Order: sequence, then C-alpha cells, then structure tokens
Amino acid sequence: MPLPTRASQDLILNTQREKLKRRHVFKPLPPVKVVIQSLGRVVSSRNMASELKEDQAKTFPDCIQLNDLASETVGGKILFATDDFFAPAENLLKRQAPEFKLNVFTEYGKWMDGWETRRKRIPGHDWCIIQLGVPGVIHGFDVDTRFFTGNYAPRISIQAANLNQGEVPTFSQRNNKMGTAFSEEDLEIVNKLKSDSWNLLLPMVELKAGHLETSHNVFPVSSQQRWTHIRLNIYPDGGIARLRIYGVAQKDWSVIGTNDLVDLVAMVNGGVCLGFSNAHFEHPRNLIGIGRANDMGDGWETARRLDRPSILKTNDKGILQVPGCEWTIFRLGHSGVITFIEIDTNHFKGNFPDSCKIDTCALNQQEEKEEALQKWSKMNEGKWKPLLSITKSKSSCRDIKRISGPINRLSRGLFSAASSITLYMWTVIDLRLCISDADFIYGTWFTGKILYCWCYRVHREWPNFARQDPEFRAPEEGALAAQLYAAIPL
Ligand SMILES: NC(=O)NC(NC(N)=O)C(=O)[O-]
Repeated sequence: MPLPTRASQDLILNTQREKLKRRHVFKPLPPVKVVIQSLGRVVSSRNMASELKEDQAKTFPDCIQLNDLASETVGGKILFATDDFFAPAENLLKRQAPEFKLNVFTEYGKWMDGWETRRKRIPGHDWCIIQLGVPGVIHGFDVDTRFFTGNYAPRISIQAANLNQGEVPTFSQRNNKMGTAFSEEDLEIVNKLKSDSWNLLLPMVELKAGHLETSHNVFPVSSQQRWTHIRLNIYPDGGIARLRIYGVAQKDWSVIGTNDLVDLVAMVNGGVCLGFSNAHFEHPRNLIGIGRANDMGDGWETARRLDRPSILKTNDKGILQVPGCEWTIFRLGHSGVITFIEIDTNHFKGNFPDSCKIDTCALNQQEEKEEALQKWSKMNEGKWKPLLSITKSKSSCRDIKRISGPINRLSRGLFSAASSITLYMWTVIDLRLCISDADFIYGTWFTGKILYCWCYRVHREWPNFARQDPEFRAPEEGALAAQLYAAIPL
C-alpha cells in the first residue's frame, strides 16, 4: 500500500475530526487506593480519540481517556534503549501525534517519527526503559505504530516496576542517539535494575501495522498497583511511533499538611476526567495537566455547536442566552475544602467560552458508577451543588476566584463519600475553553478518605511555585485554613 502524502493525510484527519463523537462518558474506574509513596509530577496528553473515526473510537477501551503518565510533557523519560539506529526512543513520548515526511532521509536511513531499531543481526531482541513522569496505576497502553508499515515491531511485551529514587542508578545523558546502539557502560548501569524480571503487565502480543485504521494498538491492563518505570520489549526489532501509558496518578497524601494549599484535581495529584459532552478539538483532561497551556492545543476545545441561535441575545448581565452547554466531569485526587478556583483561557482569544459554571457533588463509588452508567444525566437532580454560579469568561486570561459561603464547609458526611464535579460552559457561540492553570485550594486533608471534587491545574513544583508567583494572591493563608478546618465537624 503506498504511503499517503501529507496533504492526503490531512484530508483524512479532517474528515475524521468532522465525524468525531459528540459525547463521551466512560465506564467508572475501579477504586483508586491512596498509596503512600513519593510525590510524582504531572500529566497531560493529546486527544487520541480526535484522530479516530467515530465508530473506531467507540471500539477502543475507556482507558484511552485517562491521563498519559509517560508523556514528555509531564516528565516521562527514556533511560535506556538497546538500539536507536533509525530513530531515537525519545520519540515514543512526544506529545504530538506522529508525522510522516515524504522523501526525508537521515544519514542512517528514512526519517521516521518514532523509535526504530536496526534490522537485528545478533541474538536477542530490542527493549527500552521508560521512567514515568507521574507514577501511578496503569489502566492501559496505546502502542501506536503510525507510519511504520514495512518496518513496525511485530510483537511487544511490557514490564513494570515500582522503584524508590535510591534504587535507580544514574544513566549517562542520552543526547542524540540516532545511529547508535547501547554501550558497555550503559549496559552495566541498566543491568542494576534487573528489568528482565520486572512484573509482566502485558505478555507478548502482536501489533498491527501503522496504517491509519490499524495503528492504534490498545491494550487495557488491570493491575491496581503503583508503577514508576516501564520496560518496553519489542520482538525482535522494528519501529513504534508512540507509546501512551494511560492511568491515574498516585500521590503520597501523608506528606500534605492540613494548612497546605493543593490543587485537588491536578492530574499529578490523582485527578481524573470521568466524562465529557464534547472533545472535538482537544480533550478536557488537558485542563488538569501541568502548568499553563503551551498553546491552544493544550486546553479543552469543543466544536462550535450547530444549535446556536442564528441571532444571538444576551440577558441583562451580558450572558449569552443559548440552549444547552458543554460539560466535563472530574474526580478529585482527594477530599478538601475548595477555596480558590482558577479559570485560565490562555491562548483562546477568538474562541474563549462566553461563561462557565461549576457544580460539585458528593458520591460514593457505587453512586459514581450509577451516575456514569446513566451518562451523568441526573446531574441536576438534587445532589449537585453550585460551587461557581454562571460567570462570564474573559479572552486569554487567568482568572482566580475565591470561593466563599457554605459550600466550603463540607460536612463530615461528604468526607465519608466520594464526590465529583461538573464544569459547565455556558456558551454556544463558541465552545472552546482552555482552563489550564492552578486551582488554588486551601486544603484540609483527611488522609485515607477520598472525596472526589474539583479544581484545576497544578503548577510545576507546587506549592512553592505558586507562592513565589507574583500574580498569585492567597489572602490570609494560614488563618483561612485554620478557620475552615475548625468549621468542619470531626
Ligand atoms: N524504508 C525504510 O523504512 N527502511 C528501514 N527503515 C528506515 N527508517 O530507513 C527498514 O527497513 O527498517
């Protein structure tokens, strides 16, 4: 089959985007245990679903909706690869979807956007070691062979380990590894990890070639443990464009003090998207990634709704009067008292949402499951309480809101349950929103109890970064936390 040209690929992609599903709610996740481990970093990932045909996306398991724990954007790293002859293993972790460049060759061969080893002429098989950017529970893999057609790796297996920092030896800088294989020195270092005996998360499976319809090789896994490192084995050699490792972060909540300000929904803290109405351009999980968005592709961006009125009207508060809205639901990584929300429409200038609102809800696991099975259609039936009433959004702007009033004083009852939050975007003229930065939560923590609630992105180095950030104003920090803490009956 001839390789498609760039122009024809764009055409196919655009056609597929047009057909993208409008609403997605995925099956409830299994309970996430809070494991006492060291703090990881953060996650965001691209919307793989947006590359797929509607019916194709439907056939993929829900794990592809979770956070990519290995993306370079959250600190995922290649520590070692047996061979990087045609293309270095670092490409596996790139955020962007793979590209194909017709007639582009390097001094080693055809330029390929992925990890591609040479045709092996010695015993054994190729493998590499990946350090996750965010340690967590892995729910599945997408092994994307895109554009590797006559040269894809025919079989893989995946092993995993949960390592303390002290157990990981220092590897030499990989720099540009193209045209090379491992050195004796690298081998000596990697042997210390004894990775060939790590837990087998995915036994040997066959891959399909990197044609558009077959390139996403998705494998759900059911391990409930926390992992920090992955060994990807390819048999015997070949190329893979991207490896997405989908899961939920696990954070050590025992190190969080009752006066600490923490972003409860940040992916790095265990936040996870449970469903959404539309992810036409970008997935809402981007809202809970790390730092401010790099560009519009790093936010949540829906399609313009076709049911928007031909002639728009606003009410006396300037809010557009339109039917319906787009929504997304997040489960928080831990319970807490929400005192700050940050809504950041960074990079969204001609397409920021007219307004948004936020509701919260306390749900136990069973209730969460039921709500998800009913596609969150019961959101307006009593359980959900407003956290932020309908509020006008601004163009490319970081907006921090302090939440006050009874909603903050969560009763103990709430803490014995799980809760979820919905974010409504009341705008129909243009439903693109990038909410991309820290939600400032003055948290009160109840280790061992998980309340799923809401908030936004976390800064790298949280909370120190935020406290040094001149734009950040957290009034009465210590006093506020103590007061709220006192207000919660124990
Ligand atoms: N045309 C190719 O892709 N050839 C080889 N790969 C690269 N990247 O040149 C190969 O067969 O492995």
